Amino acid sequence: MLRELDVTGVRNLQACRLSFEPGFTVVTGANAAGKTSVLEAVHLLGRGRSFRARRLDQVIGREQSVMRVVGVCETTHGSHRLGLEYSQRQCRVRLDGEDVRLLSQLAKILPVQVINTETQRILQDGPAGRRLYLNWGCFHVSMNYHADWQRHERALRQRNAALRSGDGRLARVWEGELVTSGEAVDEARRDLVAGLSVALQELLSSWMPEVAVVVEYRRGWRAGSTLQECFDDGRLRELDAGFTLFGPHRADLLLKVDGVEAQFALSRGQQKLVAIGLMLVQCRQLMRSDSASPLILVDDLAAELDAGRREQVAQALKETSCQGIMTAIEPGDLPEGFQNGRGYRVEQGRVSEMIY
Ligand SMILES: Nc1ncnc2c1ncn2[C@@H]1O[C@H](COP(=O)(O)OP(=O)(O)OP(=O)(O)O)[C@@H](O)[C@H]1O
Repeated sequence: MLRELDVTGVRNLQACRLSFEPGFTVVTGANAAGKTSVLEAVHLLGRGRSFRARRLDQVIGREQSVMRVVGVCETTHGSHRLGLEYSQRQCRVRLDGEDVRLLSQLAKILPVQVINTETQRILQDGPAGRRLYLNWGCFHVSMNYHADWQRHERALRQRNAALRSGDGRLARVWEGELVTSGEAVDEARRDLVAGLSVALQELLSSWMPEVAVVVEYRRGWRAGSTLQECFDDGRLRELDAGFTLFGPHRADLLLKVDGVEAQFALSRGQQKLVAIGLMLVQCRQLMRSDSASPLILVDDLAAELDAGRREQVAQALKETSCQGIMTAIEPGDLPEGFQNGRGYRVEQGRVSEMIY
């Protein structure tokens, strides 16, 4: 869990130190006070990037020369100090006093998941976001996943370069590596999806019994054929295209209602529920796997959800037993069960502790 957070130079926030307990901490404040910026600071620490800006130079406070987020996390292996510093267009990541090259080292210690007004884009945008979702879950629950995925990415880059230059013989050299790493990635994803689809259907049927959402995993190559068979049959087409047409980099996770994709079959509120459901069942899966305990950042839960659904989601959030941070404009806007306790109030970038 995240125990402490020091924030300097993030958007409009004044330098502050926050401390967290298990369970949910609430952050309230008027529009533009800086609530989302607090969540963003936590996200920077866990993922090395913002969830609402592409580049860190959009997140560093105007007129600030340094942006720094430092956190203390407790894991089953002890306490860790994580840090991210951005200055003069350079980003430096630290773990327990040492520079680290790979953001995945932070992500292992502080898995962060976001629920906000963009969450339903996982249904509406292309498959890349859904693959990220699969990758996030597999990264945390499956030991070798990250290494297999990286192996696949490397071999894919090399094979694509060979295909682009029209060298079929060189393309073939990379296929063995693509097949072994690709099949390993697929196996981990299949296990993950098998675990989460039943849980998702159960959760969604309690939130919206009027519709039945079905999860369909597509692995990225023809059903009934091996990946090698797809390469053998399709190499000429791939040489034409100049890139690899088969493999886990083409996978997708479809959510359907009566055979129609959820984004076309459901209302916006229903889509939001499906997307939140996806996040929550994955967090539960991580909690059960004992590999990591996710921190859930919930921004503006009220948007597009009626009061009844909001309460159901809030209840499910509590039941995950995950640590989380939830924003609201006023404490009275918070769902039941979130209104009592310690939290923070943000006013024009100034963060102060509050008892609600
Ligand atoms: N790089 C930046 N430097 C300084 N201030 C910034 C920067 N980027 C955005 N801001 C300002 O930071 C403030 C805080 O924005 P934030 O989105 O965190 O507010 P919020 O409390 O979540 O608001 P809302 O309830 O409207 O979503 C806004 O006034 C915004 O204009």
